[in-house]
Amino acid sequence: MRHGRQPGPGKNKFQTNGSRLEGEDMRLIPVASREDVGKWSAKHIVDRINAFEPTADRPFVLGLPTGGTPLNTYRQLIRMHQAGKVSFRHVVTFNMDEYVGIPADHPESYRTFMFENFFEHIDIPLENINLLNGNPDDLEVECARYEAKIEALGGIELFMGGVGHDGHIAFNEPGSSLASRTRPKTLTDKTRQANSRFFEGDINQVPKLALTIGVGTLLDAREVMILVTGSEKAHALKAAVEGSINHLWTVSALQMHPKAMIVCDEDATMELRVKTLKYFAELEAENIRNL
Ligand SMILES: N[C@@H]1[C@@H](O)[C@H](O)[C@@H](COP(=O)(O)O)O[C@@H]1O
Repeated sequence: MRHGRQPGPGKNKFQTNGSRLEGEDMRLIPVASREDVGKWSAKHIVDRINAFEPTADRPFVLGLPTGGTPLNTYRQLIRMHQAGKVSFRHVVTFNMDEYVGIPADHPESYRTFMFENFFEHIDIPLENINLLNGNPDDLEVECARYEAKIEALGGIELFMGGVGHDGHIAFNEPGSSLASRTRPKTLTDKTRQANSRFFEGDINQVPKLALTIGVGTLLDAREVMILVTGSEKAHALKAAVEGSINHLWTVSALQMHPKAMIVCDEDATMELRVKTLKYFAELEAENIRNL
């Protein structure tokens, strides 16, 4: 893993955070509802940005997802911005993925989603927003450009993501290499079916191809926070936390990351063993209470 900016020599990376030490491997944060997942994750992002004290020369680099799951987080971030608790002036964003072949201004392009649900409501400068171009002359060149830009900015500080029913992160469908980088990817029928709800319920309107960051790109981020909500994601959460690292459930690659975090609601925990849930819930008791 290529981690750009590490804590300096002598700097203790273990800071107490509520009831546990930070930097301690995978964290599972089980909160009650989708709304709480939104609140918890937004507060975490705001705390990280503010602690980083970003400047124009040293921006905070944030990775972002689309989908229904992060909507509550975006609403909370907008609210916190409006309340003066955070500025995005020195934040640079990179989105995870984009459909290939639909116009950039299509109502269901991930670009449109991000502007409508987040960017238009905060103070982020346009030039700080990075999105994959789903209509480039050359798909491979576009993917290489994206990777190079992330690298040039010193890597991603915090990458937020969601997860598909089958455990895919970004568009890293089952069978994706866990070392993969940004690349074009053929979408499975299952994913197209799930996403057809945004395309008048018609799978034929859902693109067959997307550009996506790779699992390796995600693992390079200095911190990863994945949001999981709803009983339909319960098997994906089980695979992420209790399963073996496996390319069929790409979310399980989080187990290799030194600082990964999963924030989930109660419905998503239904397939976890009671023992597993209890273990993580006890570690996070104070953090959850403080919501
Ligand atoms: N590429 C996106 C993923 O990044 C997202 O995590 C997933 C789940 O979306 P939702 O949050 O709507 O369930 O859908 C798509 O496949």
